[in-house]
Amino acid sequence: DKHDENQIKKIMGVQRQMIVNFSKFNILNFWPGVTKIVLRNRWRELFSLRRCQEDVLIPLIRARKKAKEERVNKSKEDKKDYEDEYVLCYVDTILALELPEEKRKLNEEEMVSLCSEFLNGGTDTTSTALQWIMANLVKYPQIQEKLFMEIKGVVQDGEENIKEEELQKMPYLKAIILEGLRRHPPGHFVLPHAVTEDAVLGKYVVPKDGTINFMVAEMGWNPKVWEDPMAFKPERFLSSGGETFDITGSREIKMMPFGAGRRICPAYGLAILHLEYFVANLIWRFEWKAVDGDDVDLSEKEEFTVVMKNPLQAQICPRLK
Ligand code: HEM
Repeated sequence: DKHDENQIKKIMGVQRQMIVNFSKFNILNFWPGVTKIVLRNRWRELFSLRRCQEDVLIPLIRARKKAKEERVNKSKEDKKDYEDEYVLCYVDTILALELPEEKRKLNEEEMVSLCSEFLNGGTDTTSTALQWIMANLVKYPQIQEKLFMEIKGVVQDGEENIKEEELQKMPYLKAIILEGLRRHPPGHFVLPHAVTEDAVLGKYVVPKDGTINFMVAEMGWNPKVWEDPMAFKPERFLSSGGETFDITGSREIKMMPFGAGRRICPAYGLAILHLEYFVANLIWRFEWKAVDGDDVDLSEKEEFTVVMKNPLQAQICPRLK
């Protein structure tokens, strides 16, 4: 559905509040019985924000449900199938979902949680990764120049937008995206996982229902695996045999910015494509330079993802005549 600017701003507003307060609210999870007493105000704040989120998202979910019912009725009346003219969206898929064990549909509150997860999981991660990558291209102009020359070799002069097929002919671009995700993974941990029964891992027993997580950033910075790990060197991903790096970790795990195994990010392919598309077009259209006398500061700050403490500032000059 096409939402108006005002509605989009409202969605952004509530989602942004959830993101910036993520760590503050996450603490409430550790010992809810105790935090409900000692951090009462924080719980109140969380519930109030959650109500705002429901006020914004539930009407949109209901509107989609109504549209579907109207379509079904119309197609019965007209004896015509309108499904082909219809673009399926995420909300349609969760409206149709039925929990197999409980044999019931999702309620509106559960749908709000899923929409919120999907919106944050699909936007904040990619935009954070994009900012880190662009910051490195501003900090290291020789890498930016090498990428521009690669793009110039593939794209016709004067062509405004780089096409998806053209991205596949740019190995250095791919290497830059992978190096960005290794050096600055948006999430320094994956989502919390739990074991369903006692499990032995190395010398340790992980008890049933125990929460476990993985040090994603540390893995990508391991000096036993990566040479000069804190340096930004896309060349490390340019293999001589032309074999692409396996980001899913199905052969070996050298880094896991999208997690690994059954719960790997379902959108890792889309995310990499988005990053390739944005970076290639931003560099093709503009030259990016540091603001006079300013060295790009790569200090980190933890929000929902690990973002630039001092957001990237750059001068951009159009390249296309
Ligand atoms: C650079 C961009 C992205 C990064 C670094 C990233 C990273 C991750 C990570 C680390 C996880 C957790 C994996 C685990 O728990 O083992 C995850 C899960 C998830 N991601 Fe992404 N993600 C990105 C983009 C996206 C996009 C574009 C979408 C949706 C359009 C998305 C949707 C999801 C969803 C729904 C989950 C939860 C899957 C589950 O619980 O099984 N992500 N992502």
